[in-house]
Amino acid sequence: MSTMSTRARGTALVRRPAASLADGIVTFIERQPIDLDLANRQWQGYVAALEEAGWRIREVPQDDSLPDSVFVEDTVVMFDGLAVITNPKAPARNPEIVATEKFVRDLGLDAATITDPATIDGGDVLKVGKRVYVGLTGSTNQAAVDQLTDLLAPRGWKVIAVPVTKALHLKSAITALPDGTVIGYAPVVDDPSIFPKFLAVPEEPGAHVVVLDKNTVLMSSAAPDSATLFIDRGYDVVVVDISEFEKLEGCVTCLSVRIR
Ligand SMILES: CN(C)C(=N)NCCC[C@H](N)C(=O)O
Repeated sequence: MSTMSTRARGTALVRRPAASLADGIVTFIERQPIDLDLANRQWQGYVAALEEAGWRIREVPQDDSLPDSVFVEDTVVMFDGLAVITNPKAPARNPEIVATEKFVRDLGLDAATITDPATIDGGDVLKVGKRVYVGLTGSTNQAAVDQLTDLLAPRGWKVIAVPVTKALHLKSAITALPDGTVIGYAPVVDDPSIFPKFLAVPEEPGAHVVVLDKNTVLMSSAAPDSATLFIDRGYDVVVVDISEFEKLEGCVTCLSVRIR
């Protein structure tokens, strides 16, 4: 179980589900009906879990015309104080960045943008220490890796391209524990040897964790065996049910952007 926190860990950007959520994109799985009321309750449970762990919540304004906008992670990636606004390839998703960019600039953050011909979704970016793994996927291309390298190398980050052919996004296949161990569901990881420390998890949703603090991760209730694995490694685990978002190929990371 998680421990309550009284100190703000940072700010978490979230975006309330659109009324059109059920029209969100599906690529690797079959479309299933979405229960919007349940999705809204699950989203509130997710936000409550972040708040309970000490995160201050800020909401990018909801937009019912953007079905996938709840997956706010895809629109911006934070590198210390720098907000990099992405450039989603999917025409239905690209307009999501407009409100995110305004929001982060209004918060007073420094912002940079990824521009054509580069395309990138935040779900393809995994930071581990000062390493930035960028998935080459159906959404993110080499031009985006090059633009990120130009932006980030002078700031001390090392950008590493990672082939991803079996999953929607890099972070559909892997994320990382607080100690930097990359966790992944082996059947959808192209090449685990890229990562200095790799731990295979027994369930696909078990590959997705949000680091709440150095001892605690947030993950889906759909991966109980992976949760046990993390608990055995000494972590506190907070679980949330996000089934309606998983039906749209979302995961726990996609639903927020953490500004530490
Ligand atoms: C790490 N992941 C998976 C994400 N950051 N984004 C999920 C986006 C899902 C959306 N229906 C789509 O297909 O774009």
